[in-house]
Amino acid sequence: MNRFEASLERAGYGELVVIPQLAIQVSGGEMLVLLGPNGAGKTTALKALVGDVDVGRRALRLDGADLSGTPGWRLAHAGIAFVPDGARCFGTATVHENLRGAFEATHRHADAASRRRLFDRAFDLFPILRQRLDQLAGSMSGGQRQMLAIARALMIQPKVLILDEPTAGLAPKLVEELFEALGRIKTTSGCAIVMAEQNFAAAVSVADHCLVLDEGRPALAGTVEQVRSNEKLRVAYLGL
Ligand SMILES: Nc1ncnc2c1ncn2[C@@H]1O[C@H](COP(=O)(O)OP(=O)(O)OP(=O)(O)O)[C@@H](O)[C@H]1O
Repeated sequence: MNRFEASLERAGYGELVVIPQLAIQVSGGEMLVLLGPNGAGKTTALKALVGDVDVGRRALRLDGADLSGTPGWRLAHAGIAFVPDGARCFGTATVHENLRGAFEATHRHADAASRRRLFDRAFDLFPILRQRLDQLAGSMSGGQRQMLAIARALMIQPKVLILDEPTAGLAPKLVEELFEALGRIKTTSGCAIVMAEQNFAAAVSVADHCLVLDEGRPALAGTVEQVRSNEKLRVAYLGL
């Protein structure tokens, strides 16, 4: 089973330290949701994990292998996929080109059968992508682009999938659909998922562990069940 462990010290922007210290652990088939209000440091923490912001120290271990020295651009090859916020894809390329590009970036020598299998899996999770194969990604709705962004990440067959607020700005029906797909990814691919999210009420349907950030510091950590069943914690940190 995949086991992902990471710790960060002094993550931020130049002189500004947003995250003084943070450690996370998540196993394959599980999801850790990173919660907290606007500006709590969720995005900064995720970007620091994948080498997109300055860090004083970053330690990463995946299945016992030390990836601390691996530069951000090599992490996808090591099995760590990052889906940043904003449903980013190549807007002037079609859905098919977006998926093919992601596949070829990490599987240059893969055979047609494994390519077919990965594409089918993406279409199984997000059937709309099959219907829109020749559509330019930039002309799709925000929700569809978010599905494409996640499908692109899955093309590398990640062991760890890191997502930054994938449901931001989406209608409730789409949020539900996306979380349902993430739940399937979690249980069927054995992938470990780390996701920043503002909406705890929605995230509990699929997350196993939660970590609440408050001004860059871990304020609460535990299983979703522990937090949900403790009224004091729920009200204090999650406003539920
Ligand atoms: N590029 C940047 N340069 C300088 N400061 C930044 C930058 N990006 C974010 N910050 C600051 O870092 C702090 C944490 O922001 P961050 O975006 O990580 O929080 P967040 O919890 O993800 O919030 P949100 O839910 O609004 O995305 C904030 O004070 C923010 O102003």
